[in-house]
Amino acid sequence: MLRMEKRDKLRGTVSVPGDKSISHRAVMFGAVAQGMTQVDGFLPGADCLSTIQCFRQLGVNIQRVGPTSLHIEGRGWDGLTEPDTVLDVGNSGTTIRLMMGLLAGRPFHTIVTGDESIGRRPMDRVVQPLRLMGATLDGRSDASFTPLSIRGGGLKGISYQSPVASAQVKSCLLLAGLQAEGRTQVKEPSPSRDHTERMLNAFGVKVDQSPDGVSVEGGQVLQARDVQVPGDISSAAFLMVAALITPDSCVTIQHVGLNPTRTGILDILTKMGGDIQVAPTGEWCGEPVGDITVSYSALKGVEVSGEVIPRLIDEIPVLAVAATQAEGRTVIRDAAELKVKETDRIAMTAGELRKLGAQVEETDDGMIIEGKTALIGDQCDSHGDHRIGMAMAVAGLVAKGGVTVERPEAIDVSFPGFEAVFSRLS
Ligand SMILES: O=C(O)C1=C[C@@H](OP(=O)(O)O)[C@@H](O)[C@H](O)C1
Ligand SMILES: C=C(OP(=O)(O)O)C(=O)O
Repeated sequence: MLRMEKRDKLRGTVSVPGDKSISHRAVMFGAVAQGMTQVDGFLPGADCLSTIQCFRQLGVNIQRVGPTSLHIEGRGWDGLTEPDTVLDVGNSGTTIRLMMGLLAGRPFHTIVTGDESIGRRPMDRVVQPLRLMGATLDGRSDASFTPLSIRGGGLKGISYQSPVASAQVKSCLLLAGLQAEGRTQVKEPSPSRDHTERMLNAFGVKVDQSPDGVSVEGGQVLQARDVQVPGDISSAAFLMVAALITPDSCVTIQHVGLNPTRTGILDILTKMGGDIQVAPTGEWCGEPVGDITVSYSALKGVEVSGEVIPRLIDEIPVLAVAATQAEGRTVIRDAAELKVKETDRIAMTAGELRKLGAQVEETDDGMIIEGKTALIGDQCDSHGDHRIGMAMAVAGLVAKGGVTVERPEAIDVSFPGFEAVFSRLS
């Protein structure tokens, strides 16, 4: 159980663990690059550890040389070897979908599976386009769900209009495309996070952007390079909302990734009236980085919809917590993707917040939240979803009597040390 007591203030300067999306990509790109990649600031969360384990099973030597540092001996595209056991991605959607793109180009057989949550998440969104490129895939419900088997090789480039704005789909196809004959192009309804494009560039790969989408020419080789991973803005979001809703708070979060495809949460919290100062400090491996200072603010309800949704998709559970403390109505739309994350995050966020007395209505593609509500502490459940567990813990900071979170171990998926960071704020 995790206990979060009501606090009268949160003050101090902290940092958050490395960005999860960038940490996954550093391992995968390092694995297929030529030469040695050193990664610093790596997120040692359960999801990224699953990625390391899968690539070790594919024959890659990955050494943990410090708590957040890795050495990866790149093997080039042709150096990956057929694994002799099933690859287990645990809880990580990013691991399975990006790795499928890499494996689609490899002329061997792999079986990939994950935990119960992964077993419910749609894989047809990558399986269908990979089949169009020529990969052979099979699995439950015509390979819509894990366990999946893949036999790759002999790919041809395609031009693909993705029905969803998903960096996992886009990245999967670009990684397959680099091993395909000709050009592979992906267009999406609105821009998703572009860490793959930026890191491929940093590894010497040419990625083209045009109004028709993002594309790569097959046959390009990745050159190893060192990667410094910025703090994860999705983890920082829990601290930002905590500081905004807890009276008398002022919290600075250092070295946070500020990639514009991820900063929707800064835009929306500012629109809600939040006092948020951003001080850019540099660029790490093509990713802008800076310090974020957040002070307690009187928030107001807003509408959240359209192109900002993919730019804050993982922050919506904690944004809903902020909305319970904002005056007026917050409407979140266009976020049906939340239903196919680790849990149905619309149902889980609404259900858990209602336990604390919040007024939250679920809709088909989001939520309607009426504020401001005085929350009353209770026992909440992470439902095995890290972001739900952390969002409810943040709600505990303002709930009378605090909040107890059941199944808090899920938090280790993306934010090991979550509780310790909060105890450092006085
Ligand atoms: O590419 C990535 O690293 C991620 C993309 C997003 O998923 P989708 O691509 O399914 O939107 C996000 O929710 C996930 O936490 C990480
Ligand atoms: C959805 C998430 O991750 P993934 O898709 O990698 O499981 C997340 O971290 O919120």
